[in-house]
Formats: sequence, structure tokens, C-alpha cells
Amino acid sequence: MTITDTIIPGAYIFEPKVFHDSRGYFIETFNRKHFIEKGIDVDFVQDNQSVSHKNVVRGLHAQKGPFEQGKLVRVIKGAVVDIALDVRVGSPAYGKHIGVELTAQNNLQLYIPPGCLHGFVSLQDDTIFAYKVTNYFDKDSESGLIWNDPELSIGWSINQMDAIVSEKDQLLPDWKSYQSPFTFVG
Ligand SMILES: Cc1cn([C@H]2C[C@H](O)[C@@H](COP(=O)(O)OP(=O)(O)O[C@H]3O[C@H](C)C(=O)[C@H](O)[C@H]3O)O2)c(=O)[nH]c1=O
Repeated sequence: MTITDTIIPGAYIFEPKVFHDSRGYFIETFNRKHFIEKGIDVDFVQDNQSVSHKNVVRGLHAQKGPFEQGKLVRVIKGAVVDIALDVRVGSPAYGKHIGVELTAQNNLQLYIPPGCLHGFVSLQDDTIFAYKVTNYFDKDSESGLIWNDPELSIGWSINQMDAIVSEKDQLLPDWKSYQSPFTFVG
């Protein structure tokens, strides 16, 4: 497993070792010891899976405390551009985002710490997105930001006119009206 730091404190890119043989391949998709190596004491309590058509954008979402979530995200089939935006007040990366292409071919995974808004755009039809979260879903704790605020100039790699966005996500606030409920703990 190769673990790469990002500009967002606590966010890491994981590249699992692929064991190929005449039958196909094997990878460990999660091993807690790699998080412990990075000093992250994760306790995932829920696994999620969504399937998206090409050009579907989900996000930018985060659950507020006490239901904030760390997320370990990956793609089982297809491809996404995955975005994490640090909104922890006091973070050295506050207002900064990372974008990582996660595909069924590259097997990359991204760990997104609590306090980051998360979203992705599906680059292929029938993309299967699977992720582990460190806290339970709590509908009343959902918060978010509109996906395409020009002030953040997030590179979604698709033509905005083609994006398929839920009605709920289309109503999310823009960056200048976003009130972060998160504080950075260094
Ligand atoms: C997230 C979630 C949703 N649901 C139910 C609620 C709705 O009836 C339905 C679809 O939910 P939603 O439209 O919020 O799904 P996404 O737009 O994929 O939301 C996710 O998208 C971005 C990328 C995220 O990082 C979050 O995990 C999450 O916000 O599933 C549940 O029952 N449990 C859950 O954990």
C-alpha cells in the first residue's frame, strides 16, 4: 500500500498493491494498520455504495457534528473525479480543494477527514462508487455547498451544461454564503 499526503491535512491517497495471477488479481481494499501508520485512528461504522450515470455530480456534502464523517472512497466500476474541499476554520488549507481521478483501473482510494466537503462527478455510465464512513448517516446533520461555484474554480472535467445534479444539490448555498460548522484541530 502506497500512502501519499495531499495539501489537505489528514487527507491521503491510498494505492493498494495489486496481486496479479493467472486467475485475475487480488487487492486489500482496507487495512486499519495503514491508517494507524499515519496516526489516524479510524473506526468505520457504515459502508455505502452509489451507482451513477455519466456526468452525474453528487455533492458537495458533509455531515455536521456530532455526526461528522471521515470517508474512505473508491471506485469499483467506472471512473470519477473526486473532490475534497477543506472547510475547517483555522486549517492551513481552508478553502482549498484536491481533485483525484479514481477508477476501477487505477484502484486509487482517497481518505477525506471530517470537516471536508466531498463530491464527485461520474465520468462513465454505471460507475459504482463505494465508501466507508466513520459515523452514521444523520439526515438532520446534512450540510453542503453548491458544486460549481466559480469562486472555487473546481476542475470537474465535464461541461457544466451536461451535469446531472439532484434538485437537493442544486439548492445548496454558494461559497460566499457558506457558514462552516467545522474547526481545524491541528
Ligand atoms: C448518504 C446516505 C443517504 N441515504 C439515503 C437518503 C436518500 O433517500 C438517498 C440518497 O441520498 P443522497 O441524495 O444524499 O445521496 P448522495 O447525493 O449520493 O449523497 C452522498 O454524496 C456525497 C458524495 C457524500 O460524500 C455523502 O456520503 C452523501 O451526501 O439515500 C441513506 O440512507 N444513508 C446515507 O448514508
